[in-house]
Amino acid sequence: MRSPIFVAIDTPDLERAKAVAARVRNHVGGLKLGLEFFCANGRQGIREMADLGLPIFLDLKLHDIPNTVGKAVQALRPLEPAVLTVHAAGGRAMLEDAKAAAPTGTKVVAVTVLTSLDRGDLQAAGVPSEPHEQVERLTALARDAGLDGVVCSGNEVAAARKLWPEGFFVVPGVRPADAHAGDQKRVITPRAALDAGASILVIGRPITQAKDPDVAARAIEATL
Ligand SMILES: O=c1ccn([C@@H]2O[C@H](COP(=O)(O)O)[C@@H](O)[C@H]2O)c(=O)[nH]1
Repeated sequence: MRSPIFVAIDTPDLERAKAVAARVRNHVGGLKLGLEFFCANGRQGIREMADLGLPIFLDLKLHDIPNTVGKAVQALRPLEPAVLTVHAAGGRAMLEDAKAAAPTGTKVVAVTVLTSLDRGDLQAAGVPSEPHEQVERLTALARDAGLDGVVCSGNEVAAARKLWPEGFFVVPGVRPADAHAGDQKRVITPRAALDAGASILVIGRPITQAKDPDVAARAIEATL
């Protein structure tokens, strides 16, 4: 069975991205490429990474008016990513237009509450809810808009899956027991995230910043 780990390759440097991906390719299930990589390397960069033969998770977290997001997803269609992200806070019409514009084989998933945010951050942004309440609210919205799943932290994934048993659940903010959380505020270990109902795990720095990314990926895989 393919590994549930998607390694987040967060670098603007195409050659470094390829080198890290080549090192870890036998111990991960896919490559997650985000804004940092896309802004520097565009669609051609994504194609070159796809040539490595692993599924591509395009984490652009699109968030705009429905027409703009729909057109952006249309422009991404030729890349046929395995997974594509949008922000649930963009609203139902935006989510519906994103899904309608995506290739049939692409899972369109909605980011609920970023794993770098806690209750205080939500309050400061005018959302008077606990993260888990907001995740549940936005999970129901994504489900009702016809998306494939959501992105949430491992602390909320069990509750989100209860609302949407057949949904696809992406969990970032994943840290092995001894790893540094950095800017992530809602973190969980890889094993606990899977036990709670994650479909896939997004893991970046604990692998990519390790002295040997391949050894780090293997060590995480061994805990699953
Ligand atoms: O809520 C979210 C949504 C996306 N991410 C992305 O996942 C990786 C995490 O990287 P680490 O180095 O393992 O912290 C990164 O690319 C984020 O953009 C997230 O962290 N939280």
